[in-house]
Amino acid sequence: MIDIRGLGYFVAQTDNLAEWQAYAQDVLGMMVEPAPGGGLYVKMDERPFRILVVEGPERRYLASGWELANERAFDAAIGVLEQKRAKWEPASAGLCEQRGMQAIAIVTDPSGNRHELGWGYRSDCRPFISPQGVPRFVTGDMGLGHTVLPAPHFDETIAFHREVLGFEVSDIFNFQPDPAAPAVRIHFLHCGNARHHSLALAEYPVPSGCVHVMVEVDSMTEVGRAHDRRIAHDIPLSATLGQHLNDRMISFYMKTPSGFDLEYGYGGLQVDWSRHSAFEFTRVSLWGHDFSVGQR
Ligand SMILES: Cc1ccc(O)c(O)c1CC[C@@H]1C(=O)CC[C@]2(C)C(=O)CC[C@@H]12
Ligand SMILES: [Fe+2]
Repeated sequence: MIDIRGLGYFVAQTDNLAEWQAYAQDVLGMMVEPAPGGGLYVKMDERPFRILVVEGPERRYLASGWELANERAFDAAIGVLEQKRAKWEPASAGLCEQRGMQAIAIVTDPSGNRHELGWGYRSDCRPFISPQGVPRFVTGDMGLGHTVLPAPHFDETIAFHREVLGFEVSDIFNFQPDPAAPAVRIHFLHCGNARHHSLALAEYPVPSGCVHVMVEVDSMTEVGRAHDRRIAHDIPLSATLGQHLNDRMISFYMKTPSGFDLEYGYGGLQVDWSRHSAFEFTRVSLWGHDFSVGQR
């Protein structure tokens, strides 16, 4: 079984790096620096980056970077990919250099999402000093947050993530916006850390390649302050402030310059998986989270 530690980084693409730079610094409260080999490093903790923004024709999400513990775990992962006959490709030296990893195996899931499995992140451990005074993002061994990816080929994609990549289901939501239409499934998945979910798969296509990415701060004040900056910089709101039922996260959703949403949250559950029972929840949120604002 592949033993993923957490979401190490993700890669977004844009035709306007300056816009992402301003968004990262002024709205998210993160640091930026040019990336080796082109693009932008967006820094939210001691690591050189957690978000890599690269230049390209369309605004979209490109890849999720999943962290493996060490070279032994990486070699074992390759073994699993081979044994399960999953197509994989080693990343070039240039790509590893830009991602700051020792080695990366690239896989594509049955819905076309790109995943980079890597080990040995490179870090100078410079402190995170937010340009907006955000004290800290909740990262560390829980990874940078979570990503929600489109999975129109749902059954195959869930099977791939469970059987090949080693994720397990935290809980399940059957989303039925239209009572006349069949529900779309959203499954929330965890890996080798306490974060309630590092990945969720949603049974519908998304042109930008991602439903949303979530980053977490360690106080409610910081969610409110981020929301003030969103307003000040005219960033469209995708869902109002609310609290999720399953992971108890208090968050709001807004657009990123790459066309997918970003969830800015506080207070997500940390789960002891040996005591958890997966369940089906029947409401998006305990309160708030009006997604209809994003449709307007
Ligand atoms: C339901 C839920 C639990 C925990 C989360 O971190 C979380 O992001 C969600 C919401 C999932 C989902 C979404 O992101 C896209 C818009 C969706 C489909 C809705 O309109 C309701 C549920 C939403
Ligand atoms: Fe989320």
